Amino acid sequence: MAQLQFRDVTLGYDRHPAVHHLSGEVSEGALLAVIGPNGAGKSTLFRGIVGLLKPLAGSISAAGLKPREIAYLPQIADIDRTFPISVFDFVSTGLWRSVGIFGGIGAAAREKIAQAIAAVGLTGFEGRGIGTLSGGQMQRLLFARVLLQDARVIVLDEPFNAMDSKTSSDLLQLIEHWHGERRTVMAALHDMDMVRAHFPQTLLLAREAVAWGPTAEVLTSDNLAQARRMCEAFDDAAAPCAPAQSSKAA
Ligand SMILES: Nc1ncnc2c1ncn2[C@@H]1O[C@H](COP(=O)(O)OP(=O)(O)OP(=O)(O)O)[C@@H](O)[C@H]1O
Repeated sequence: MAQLQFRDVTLGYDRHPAVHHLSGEVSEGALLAVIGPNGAGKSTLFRGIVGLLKPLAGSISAAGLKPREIAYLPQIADIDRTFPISVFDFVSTGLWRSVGIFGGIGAAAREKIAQAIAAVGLTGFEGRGIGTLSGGQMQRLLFARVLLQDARVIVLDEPFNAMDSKTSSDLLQLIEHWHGERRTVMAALHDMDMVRAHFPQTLLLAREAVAWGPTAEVLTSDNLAQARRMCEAFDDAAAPCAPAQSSKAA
């Protein structure tokens, strides 16, 4: 069954397409790597999936799930780490979906938060401000929040950025655990060895899909070279979609 469906979707900023004419679907329970050169549109696609960006044209549907029911791990660079919030409180925002922003956190919820913090190896850091964490600790923190969200679809934007090998292998185990639970997991990645070893499906993006399918078939040198060429040739200031496409705007 399709968990996510893209129908000729175009996403962009200030009416300039950044990802365009993407069609396809992600099956329920898939473990999908999204790869492509810098600026290929991976983060843009993820922002579209979680509802932070509204399509300029076409549509994305998530089998009836609301965007807030999809767990999202943004790139660390997108997080304001000067915001004065503790590790515990930050992780607890993963429960907003079930308790609401103004819902109280009871003993059971506190226990769940403590378990999520323990699962990523951050026990003892509960009272620390997020601004004091190292990059790898911050990445673990983001995983704890996703863990707590208990979502059917999990979207991870460069989850292994600036991470030592112990931290990446711990967090990779978490991803494999989610996959074992038949959750749908998508991750934007740059490490091709990791993609080959752990991700059965891959979408190679270069503003549009260059290839999408079993990882070994997607990761060919021809496809990767084509993706590089397409990204270099893409005009960031391109006009909005042609009228035929923009008339389908959601
Ligand atoms: N907030 C924004 N406003 C305007 N343009 C943006 C914004 N975010 C991204 N872009 C542009 O959209 C295009 C796609 O960027 P995106 O961040 O989606 O790529 P990416 O594949 O995630 O790249 P990377 O691997 O470098 O993280 C780029 O040309 C980028 O400059």
